[in-house]
Amino acid sequence: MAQDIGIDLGTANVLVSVTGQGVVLNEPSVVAVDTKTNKVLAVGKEAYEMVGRTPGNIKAIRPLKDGVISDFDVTESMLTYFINKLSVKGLVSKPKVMICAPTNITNIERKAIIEAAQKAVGGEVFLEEEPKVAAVGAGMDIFEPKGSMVIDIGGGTSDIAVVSLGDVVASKSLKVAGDVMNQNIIDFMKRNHNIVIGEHTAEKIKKTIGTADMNSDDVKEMQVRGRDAVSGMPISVTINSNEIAESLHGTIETIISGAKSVLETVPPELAADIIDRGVMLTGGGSMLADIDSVISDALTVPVLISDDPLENVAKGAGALLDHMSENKPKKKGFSLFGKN
Ligand SMILES: Nc1ncnc2c1ncn2[C@@H]1O[C@H](COP(=O)(O)OP(=O)(O)OP(=O)(O)O)[C@@H](O)[C@H]1O
Repeated sequence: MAQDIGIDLGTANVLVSVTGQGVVLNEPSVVAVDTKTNKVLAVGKEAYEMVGRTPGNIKAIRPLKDGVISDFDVTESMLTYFINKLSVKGLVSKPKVMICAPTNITNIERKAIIEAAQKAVGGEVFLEEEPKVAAVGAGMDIFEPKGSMVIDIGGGTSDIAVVSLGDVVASKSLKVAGDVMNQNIIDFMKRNHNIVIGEHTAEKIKKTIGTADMNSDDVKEMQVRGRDAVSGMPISVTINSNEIAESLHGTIETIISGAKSVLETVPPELAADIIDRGVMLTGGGSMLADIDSVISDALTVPVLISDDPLENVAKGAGALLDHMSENKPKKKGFSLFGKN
């Protein structure tokens, strides 16, 4: 049996699933490049450790920053490196590959991703829409004639979609997600505590005491080290979770208004389904504490967080590939776009 491959080409993480094995690779979407020679020095976890710590001639690049492919050559090298790591190239039967990329990539980028995957694996390559695949990975039956709503909060983008009969009925992709939350924290710390912190520290703060709830009674504290913005010397300050909620407020509001605008455009029957079935949150950003209750209060619908939010897209891609391999007659509305 061919081992088909599902790839979540995310702006923060790349995950790869193989049929029958589940998720086999999960690494940050980071590449370290020597700027003098343009040589790739490290990819994934090893390159991530270099972020903010590299000497002048080494640059740790996030080639998919802000939900778009900002550096295509580096994206291609990264994809090739990860696929080669799986050593699937020598398989007798060529695998099918399903890649989920940011929703707002151009046709040229779409084609180039397909070519990069074909070069690395040699099989048939499909591109799919991220929120739809995330919904499948979260266990939703998207082929039913019922509305399912998913909000996939990743690193670079928050993708909001209502899916019915296997197709996206209404959607919106916002360039506001986990990376912007980190930047909100960096800006807040500088503005309110005169302390300069890096991306890694902001990420740690978000995961340790971050919350979407500005009115939480459960106030947590954390000590943060960084550089004094005035003297340039290392300093340490204590911050609390209410402050982080305040810094993230604008970003959470943007995601909520995006979700409201999607809900406003769906036919009333589908909107009624969503009131019954609720909204599914997927992606790493949905692990921010209290984000489910804050979104639920704002949309006045139930909100659920999927199991393993970081793995939904990779698992969903695997499930859709299984669906294709089983050779079942295609259910109405099951369409794959971007097949080369
Ligand atoms: N416990 C947590 N609390 C808040 N945010 C978190 C948590 N764990 C992970 N994240 C955030 O989740 C984001 C990564 O999520 P994910 O891997 O789903 O994104 P991606 O698929 O790479 O990005 P995109 O969907 O934009 O392409 C990062 O911004 C990370 O900081």
